[in-house]
Amino acid sequence: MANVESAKGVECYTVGILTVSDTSSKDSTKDLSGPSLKNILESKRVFSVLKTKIVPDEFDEIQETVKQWCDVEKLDLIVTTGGTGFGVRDITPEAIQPLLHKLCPGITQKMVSDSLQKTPFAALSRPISGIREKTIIMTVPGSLKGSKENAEAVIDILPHAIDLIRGGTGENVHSQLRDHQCAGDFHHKHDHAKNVSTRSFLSDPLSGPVTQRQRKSPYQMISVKDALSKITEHANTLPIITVPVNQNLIGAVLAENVIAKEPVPGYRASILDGYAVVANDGPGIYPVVGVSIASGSSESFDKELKPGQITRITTGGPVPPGATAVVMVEDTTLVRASADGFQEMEVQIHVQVRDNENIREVGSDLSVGTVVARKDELVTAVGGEIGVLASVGVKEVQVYKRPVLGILSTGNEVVDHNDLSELKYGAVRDSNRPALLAIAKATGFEAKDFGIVGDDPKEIERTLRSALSQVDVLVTTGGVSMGELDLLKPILEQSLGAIIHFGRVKMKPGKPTTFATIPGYSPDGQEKLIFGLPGNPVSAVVTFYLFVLPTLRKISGYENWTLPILQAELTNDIFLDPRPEYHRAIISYDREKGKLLASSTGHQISSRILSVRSCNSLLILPEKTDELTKLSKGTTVDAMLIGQLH
Ligand SMILES: Nc1nc2c(c(=O)[nH]1)N[C@H]1C(S)=C(S)[C@@H](COP(=O)(O)OP(=O)(O)OC[C@H]3O[C@@H](n4cnc5c(N)ncnc54)[C@H](O)[C@@H]3O)O[C@H]1N2
Ligand code: MOO
Ligand SMILES: [Mg+2]
Repeated sequence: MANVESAKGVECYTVGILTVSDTSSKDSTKDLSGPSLKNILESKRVFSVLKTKIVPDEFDEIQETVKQWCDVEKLDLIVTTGGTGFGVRDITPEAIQPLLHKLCPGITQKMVSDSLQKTPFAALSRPISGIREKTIIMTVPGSLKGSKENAEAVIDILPHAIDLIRGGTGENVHSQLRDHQCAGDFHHKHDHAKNVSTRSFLSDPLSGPVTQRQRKSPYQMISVKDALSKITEHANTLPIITVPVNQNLIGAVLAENVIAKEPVPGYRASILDGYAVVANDGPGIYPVVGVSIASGSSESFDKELKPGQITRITTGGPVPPGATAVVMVEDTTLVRASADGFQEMEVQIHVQVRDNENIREVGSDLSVGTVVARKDELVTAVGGEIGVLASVGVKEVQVYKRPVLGILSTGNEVVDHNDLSELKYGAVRDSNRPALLAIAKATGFEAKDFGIVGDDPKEIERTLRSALSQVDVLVTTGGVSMGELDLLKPILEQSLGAIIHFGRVKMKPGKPTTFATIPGYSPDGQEKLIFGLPGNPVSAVVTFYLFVLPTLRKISGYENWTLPILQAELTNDIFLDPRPEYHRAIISYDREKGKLLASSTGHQISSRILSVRSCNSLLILPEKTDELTKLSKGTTVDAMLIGQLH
């Protein structure tokens, strides 16, 4: 952003003040700490408050604002007020923490220790402070007194800190602060892009000192349940489109009730091959006065049949007016043929038929106006829905758009599985992409293959941007854990402006699974959903079933978008892991026992893709506790069905 000048015509540090409060977000007059902080900061004259905003205690809203102010507005300082306490809704530090690239524990400590000297209740505030790119972010309490004390505790050191972040020595700031004014020669840069970064992790990850990497993941480890509910919040049904009725409908969900436009049958049709008769005539010898063949032409059968006459008819042939039943050919004999031997002239009927016998009346299978398919119903191949729609003259239907999925592998060591050259030392064949493309196909979703990208930030960013412009959901594998070349999360956040909703999940395998969205990325305003799955082959497959597939089903409009969970009895002991485990197993129905049995696929390390082979279920095992360290053979466990039952 452009440099800002103070009232005295001197460049100042730009500030945003974000009030986080459910109450103030509904009534801004309730916000006392926001305006007070503005006064405190601006009284120092080196600060210029350019942005103020009030948001409710909502994770995403806090993050979106802070990211906008850091990444787009490029403010020097953001002070949030509120949401730092122990209340149920207090989540400001949790929302801010994942956005920080560096922590500033000294600033936090100074705020807390100054406040503690005034009241022991300061211990009930949980402030956090840190740096995102070149913006300092600090969170102060929501109370007027607390926010003031915290801000005043650090206000004098902030300009110095900002100066250092910009690569300066801090000398200028020291002298300015001594005089408490913005001197005419005081000049520092605000433009992030123009400044020399002390260590730009993204511009050159290899040269950045590994010594400065984060040694603890900044991402809170959340439960699978919480992860799924965060996904659910963003997995919205895709737009409604109109499509023709054909086999491409398989897997689509209808967005409208479909009404039969035509009756089935559309005419009185014979059920058998034989003779249309007047039932009252009874058995006897009758002249054959016409022929009705299922031909789609109305030539022969529009002539009314009179008592004492019969018409030859085929299955599906239109029953002539006047005829009240059909006698099957097996219950008749030929009495007289034409002279040339080609026509039946007289036939003997041997049986008595009832009125309407062997006739399908108009609309008797399906009448006009019947709802033949329901809104939100899944069109399957096995269910015959497409046949039903076709039979009643429905040519187009409204469905929810089917998602397009993108699949991308990452990693310098990863090579295409079809690469003919001998595998180099340290290289690994890409098994994730072929496996995930196959699962997408088997589960009925279109997937685009975006190949393999190396651990190069620019390349990753370029590939992600290109992929995101073509898909609704993007799945990457690799690069989401703690290694210095695990770049996906910072690239998503810093370069693509994504919001990371979770970056670690308490599960095995799949701990570093990441879910992010980019609001307003596509022209239609639809959020892009991004899953950064772990690189380990088993982790990638398991997390695809657990998180990606349900998401694809949900945004396609499936009513039952979660995968079915059955119960099965263990055929072997299983030792539990400290994380809840999704154990690969084969479940099969035992006719004698009348129940499903589950047998483990063996050693479950997340690199061993063989543990996925022929597996049709994921056993949902609880985490290990002091009391429960293993599940014994014979225990009944929940099993998520991911394949066919054997
Ligand atoms: N210090 C820590 N290290 C690790 C942690 C941790 O919490 N702290 N988590 C571990 C867990 S759990 C997993 S899972 C992995 C996930 O790692 P990444 O997602 O960062 O993936 P990479 O490091 O890129 O690769 C991991 C592993 O998988 C192989 N790989 C990657 N892509 C493919 C592919 N397309 N096909 C086949 N194999 C692939 C790669 O060569 C590595 O061996 O992190 C642990 N580390
Ligand atoms: O989550 Mo990792 O998949 O345990 O190996
Ligand atoms: Mg890694």
